[in-house]
Amino acid sequence: MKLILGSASPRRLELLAQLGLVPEAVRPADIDETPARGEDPRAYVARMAREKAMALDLGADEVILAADTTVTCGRRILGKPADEKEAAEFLWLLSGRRHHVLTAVAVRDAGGLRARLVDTVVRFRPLSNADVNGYLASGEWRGKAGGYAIQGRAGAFIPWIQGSFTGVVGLPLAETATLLAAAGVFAKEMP
Ligand SMILES: Cc1cn([C@H]2C[C@H](O)[C@@H](COP(=O)(O)OP(=O)(O)OP(=O)(O)O)O2)c(=O)[nH]c1=O
Repeated sequence: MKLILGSASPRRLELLAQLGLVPEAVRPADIDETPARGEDPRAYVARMAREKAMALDLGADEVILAADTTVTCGRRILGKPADEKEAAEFLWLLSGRRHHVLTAVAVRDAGGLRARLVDTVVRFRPLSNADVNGYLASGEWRGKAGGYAIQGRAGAFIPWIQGSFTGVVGLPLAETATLLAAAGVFAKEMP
């Protein structure tokens, strides 16, 4: 089966490579990522991954992998910050407390769609003005749910997680490998 990555995220491509998987093609889906009013965060992230997987055309021998990552703090959904001001607001909100990072993965083939939701709890230590200003200046907040990337400098803010590190980065590898194997996608054997 041919693996198609339905995501523009370079992190997801790298995480797949970690499993020894190289997609035949990358076809990001362009969908409306606005949460519905009052939408439950878990329902929202599952819907996003499903819609990304369903938005693409699918050949008979193709398997599409799509995912969505969202940060939730209380009932608030923190998507990708629109600008530096919003990134600062997110970082202060996360400072000194725990939040959840939800990643939904959807795998679709001619037989239908299978999906999993992975919930990881992340704790930020209390941040200082210097932490927040330095992080904003790094630009690493851009394009990241919640305005940070655990795999970069923000690793210094995170003394503890419970769940899936790869899920926080954007693709929970254990669950993804299981879903892909069920669809007949396996890493090629090394020569
Ligand atoms: C919390 C967190 C998020 N992220 C990234 C992963 C995702 O790329 C991004 C969340 O945005 P998504 O909407 O999940 O994905 P995307 O827009 O990058 O790509 P596509 O919709 O085409 O699949 O945040 C990190 O890289 N590290 C982190 O610690």
